[in-house]
Amino acid sequence: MPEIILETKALTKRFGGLAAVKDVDAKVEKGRITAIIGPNGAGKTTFFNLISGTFPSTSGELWLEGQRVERKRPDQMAQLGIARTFQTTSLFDGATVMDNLIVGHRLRTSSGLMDAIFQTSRLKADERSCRAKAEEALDFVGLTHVANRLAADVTQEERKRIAFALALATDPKILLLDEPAGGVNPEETVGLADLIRKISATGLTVCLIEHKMDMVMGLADHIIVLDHGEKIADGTPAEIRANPLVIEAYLGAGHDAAA
Ligand SMILES: Nc1ncnc2c1ncn2[C@@H]1O[C@H](COP(=O)(O)OP(=O)(O)OP(=O)(O)O)[C@@H](O)[C@H]1O
Repeated sequence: MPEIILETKALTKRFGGLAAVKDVDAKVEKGRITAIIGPNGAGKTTFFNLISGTFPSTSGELWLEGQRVERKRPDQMAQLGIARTFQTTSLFDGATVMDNLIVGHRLRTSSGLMDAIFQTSRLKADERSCRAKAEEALDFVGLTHVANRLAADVTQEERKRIAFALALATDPKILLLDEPAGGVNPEETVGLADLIRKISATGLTVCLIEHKMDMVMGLADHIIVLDHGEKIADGTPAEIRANPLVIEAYLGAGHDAAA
């Protein structure tokens, strides 16, 4: 049996009268790729927000490596090894890709925002090792050739790779990717899937939200399906593809995700 790194038990988040996530029991296996799928508004991003501590849950339990963590703040969850990317990546467009990584790395690790902005002596002293880390991260995500380009001038696919590099800079245990292939073309989607496989091959646990079903089915070891905040299925890609509830709610004809 694979080791479970993260588990939710009846995890629930209400916004007023709406249960965006409702009684979700889910398990994430260590070192594997888990995909969260479901129609628009199913609660996928809210589920990520609960796991990363962005929102406190209304009720239920969240366990990370055997520890109850549902009351932790985002910075505490980051310390415990949860890193995430967002649907859109905010970068300093007037700075180079390399500088974005150096500053982003500082923001996500020991020095605070003020250090990063005002270039304190602590930051300057660390800058060389930061630069080395940034170079290493850029090389890993295949972006060495754009290191000196302004962030404003990179493609959407390169922005996605930069987001991965920023998240990896914290040496996380679990990487949460929110629509890692959103807004990129089919060829670039294949390239990003390869990068996610490469990240997974280092032993990192990856969770992703994605609407592109070809990518999800080819990439995920395990899929969790949400609909109206509830988990309606989980299993291997083959099991999910054949599940009547999932076909009805999401994969069937007439739904965008069928493509
Ligand atoms: N901060 C919030 N305040 C109030 N309602 C919210 C908030 N965040 C999400 N919701 C609601 O919770 C439900 C689930 O939204 P969520 O963004 O988690 O879905 P999703 O599955 O990620 O959708 P999509 O695929 O469109 O990104 C929606 O009805 C949404 O309007």
